[in-house]
Amino acid sequence: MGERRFKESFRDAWAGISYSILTQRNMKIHLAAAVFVLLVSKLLRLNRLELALVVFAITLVLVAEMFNTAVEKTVDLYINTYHPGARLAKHIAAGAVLAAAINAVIIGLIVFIPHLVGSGLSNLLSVSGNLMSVILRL
Ligand SMILES: Nc1ncnc2c1ncn2[C@@H]1O[C@H](COP(=O)(O)OP(=O)(O)OP(=O)(O)O)[C@@H](O)[C@H]1O
Repeated sequence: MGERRFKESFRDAWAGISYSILTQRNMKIHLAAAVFVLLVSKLLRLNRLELALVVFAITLVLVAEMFNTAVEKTVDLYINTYHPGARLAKHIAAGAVLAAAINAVIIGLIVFIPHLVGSGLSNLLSVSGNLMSVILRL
């Protein structure tokens, strides 16, 4: 019984993630950006701590976007006419996504700038070249 409930919970949670990815345009954009950032992270050979920070920042954005979708769905369930409270709830949820995205940009700058400056412009160009060939091979 306990195991069945765990499996059902997992399946439901996975359904929520799939729904968000399949129906939310912003979620698709975040995921595409995440794949790009992870490819760059691999090419720049980030250390484990740097990679952990990048993965954490990416996850935070995706989680915020899913909560934003959940808030939108919940609000729409209860009200389909204009209400300042509904507007505010959606704006705060969208604000959470923005805050997570700003956090991701700050972490990105802290982690990537030393690698890019340290390795120089020529390396940056070679990273871009490598990235293009990885993308073309996909
Ligand atoms: N019931 C409502 N009352 C007042 N304003 C609303 C209401 N529903 C939506 N809005 C306004 O319209 C905006 C867009 O709401 P909507 O539910 O369409 O989100 P969305 O466009 O899907 O947002 P996102 O781009 O984050 O997915 C809200 O941010 C809010 O300003």
